[in-house]
Amino acid sequence: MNSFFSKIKKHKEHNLPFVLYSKPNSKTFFGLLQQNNMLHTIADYKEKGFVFASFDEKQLILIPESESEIITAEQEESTFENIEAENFSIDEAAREHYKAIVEKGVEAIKNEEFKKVVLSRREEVQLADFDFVHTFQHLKQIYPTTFVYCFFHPQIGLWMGATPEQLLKANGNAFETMALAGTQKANLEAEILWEQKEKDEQQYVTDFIVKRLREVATSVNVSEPYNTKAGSIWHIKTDISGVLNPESTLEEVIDTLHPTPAVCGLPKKKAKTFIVENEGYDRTFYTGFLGELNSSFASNAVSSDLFVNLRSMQIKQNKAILYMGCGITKESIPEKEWEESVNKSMTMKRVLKRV
Ligand SMILES: C=C(O[C@@H]1C=C(C(=O)O)C=C[C@H]1O)C(=O)O
Repeated sequence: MNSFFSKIKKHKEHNLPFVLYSKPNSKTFFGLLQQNNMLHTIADYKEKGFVFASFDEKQLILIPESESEIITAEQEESTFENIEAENFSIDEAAREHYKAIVEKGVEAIKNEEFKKVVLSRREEVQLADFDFVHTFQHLKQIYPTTFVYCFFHPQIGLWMGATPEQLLKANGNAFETMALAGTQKANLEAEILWEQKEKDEQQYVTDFIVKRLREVATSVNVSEPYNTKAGSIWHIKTDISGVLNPESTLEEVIDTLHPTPAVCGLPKKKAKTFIVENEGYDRTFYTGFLGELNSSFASNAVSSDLFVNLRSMQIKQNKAILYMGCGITKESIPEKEWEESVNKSMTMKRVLKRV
């Protein structure tokens, strides 16, 4: 375990690309240590390795299996100091800006320009003695049901996250995905009840994914929606699985799904245009996707296991840039969406020591 992390730390000191990750509900850690500093990219999704893709898919970075040393370790019991995330001061200007774009989104939906849009924001946190290994282990400890990762490339930077959302799992022709939406803070005493707005929003996501998958699949199975917890946040989730047409390629399936209405909106193109014109920053890798491409280091099978890059942050010298977004529909109340984004930011703030 210690030699696993010290090897990765040394690799980072040499400024070489790597990814460190652990799958949901698994105690195994994987490291892919690229043995040179080249920037590899995806051309047709037939490559093998770990993909790190931006929201706009203009940057499709690959850590190739053939150029990497692959190392694993099992999680050991460790305890990390709990960081009080709740007492963060609120940035009033950020709040007003976010509420204004949500308001604008709601107006556009009322004017029937589109049905749903996911609007996000970013927030900077000044860090005290940041250690990526420590932060990775802490994330894994408090969010064991998520996909936890740390990605580094000297030309891309350092990204970390703990995402609850699968984009696609494909093994031969069999695939699995999910529709995730609706957000509420976990409350010990309260029973989880959803408003119609949240149920509708999650149903849009399911309908879109199922409709699109039927174009590339011979069968699609859909579960009933159920409640699922990621850290201290509840979501509504539907499991979707099936069998792809023999002639469908992985590239087609990814293009069909990404970006889902869970991170972009509906209809996709109009929502995306609204995002680009109004969010006021470039999402880069937030709400992109990442994971094993045509290689499963856990089972030796040729399969892909991809996740949506949510509850994530970029680390720069002594600061972290956190990213969080909310699904906006015609019933959205700007103040509530702001609070939801604050709750989502806690996922990362809980593992960050601040100055
Ligand atoms: C966009 C994010 O989350 C997405 C939006 C959700 C929502 O609108 O309720 C819920 C889960 C995710 O699909 C994020 O966490 O940044």
